[in-house]
Amino acid sequence: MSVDEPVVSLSDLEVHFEKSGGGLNPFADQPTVRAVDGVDLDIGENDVVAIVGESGSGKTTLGKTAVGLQKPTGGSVSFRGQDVWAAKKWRSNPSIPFEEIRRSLQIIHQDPGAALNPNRTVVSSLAAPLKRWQSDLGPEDREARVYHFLKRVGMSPPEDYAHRYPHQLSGGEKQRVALVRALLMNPDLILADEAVSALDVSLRVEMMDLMLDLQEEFDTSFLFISHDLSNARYIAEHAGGRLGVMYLGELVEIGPVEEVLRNPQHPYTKVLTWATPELGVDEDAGGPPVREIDIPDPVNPPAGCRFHTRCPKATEQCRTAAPPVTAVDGADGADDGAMGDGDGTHRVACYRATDDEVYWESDPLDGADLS
Ligand SMILES: Nc1ncnc2c1ncn2[C@@H]1O[C@H](COP(=O)(O)OP(=O)(O)OP(=O)(O)O)[C@@H](O)[C@H]1O
Repeated sequence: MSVDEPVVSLSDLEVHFEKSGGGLNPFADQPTVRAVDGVDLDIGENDVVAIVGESGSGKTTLGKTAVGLQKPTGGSVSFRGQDVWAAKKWRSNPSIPFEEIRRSLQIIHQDPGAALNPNRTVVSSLAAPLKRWQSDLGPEDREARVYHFLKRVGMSPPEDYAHRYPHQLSGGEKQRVALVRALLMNPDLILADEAVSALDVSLRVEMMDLMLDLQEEFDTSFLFISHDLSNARYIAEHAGGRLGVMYLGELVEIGPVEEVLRNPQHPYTKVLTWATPELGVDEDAGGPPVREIDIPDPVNPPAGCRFHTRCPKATEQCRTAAPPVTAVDGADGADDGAMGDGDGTHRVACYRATDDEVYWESDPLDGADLS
């Protein structure tokens, strides 16, 4: 293990699911859902990465795999250089034990209610993991710590909340309790999966501001996942972080948030910015900049570039071969880095960012226009 290792590193990550219920024939091949394919992503110390993409693009699967809750079917996920799943193997003698990795990687869900035991009070729910992970703390110290954190997330006075059951809390309060539960573990990375999507619009910014304050205060990294570009942008912009765009299981563009939004390169990123009115890019637009509205089935994703069936700039080349990862504004586009390297480079997987003659000289697909 080296101190320079990213907190979490995903390398050529693949998560495929066998889809159950393949009809009445037990001998028929089960269809495979390619939820995540070939994703590289490094998350460093104090790093904030926001991932955006349509429903079904694989964001949750990617996030869960990054925090060790989902086993990949290919590629690897490592925590500070230690392969997470190798650490779980019996007698593997890892440099970091699996339990330690799991403690360091915490999650808050869209529905915090589901993650809280309905039969336990707030203080009992929050003290239980502390008892496990910090066995040196006595009951009074545990309670004091829980109260301290409740106060810190604005649940004050904490005595008023500590003995309530989840059904006696509002959605925003439950989400604060979930945040406390994650923070009590002193995590290195928190996965916030659609963590503000279910809240009233008026509460979202308040919750995101709280997460940003706590991220800074506790030196925790955040992987923030949302289908909503305005939320992803808010978090990444305020934390000086990166914005990554997923499409059908692949990371198609990533970079410092202001660069990706000022100069989006992937036609799919442009669709997302078009659909986000406050980015002010839709003045002259009629419909969305796609040839096809429907998203293909992740069981059978398109060959070549997966976006080619909808892309207004696609040519025969896009249908044939997947585009290379290219650094945007690189000296000559040449770049050895992987898509989500922690070096902060703006990268994209699209022929339009290259000078590949085969793309520029091949025929546009029906309805596409290269200009
Ligand atoms: N356990 C599972 N078994 C089978 N298929 C799954 C499983 N989990 C996810 N999938 C499928 O994998 C694909 C990606 O799902 P995922 O939930 O990661 O996407 P998402 O971008 O987070 O979307 P959403 O915001 O709707 O949750 C979807 O087609 C989904 O149906």
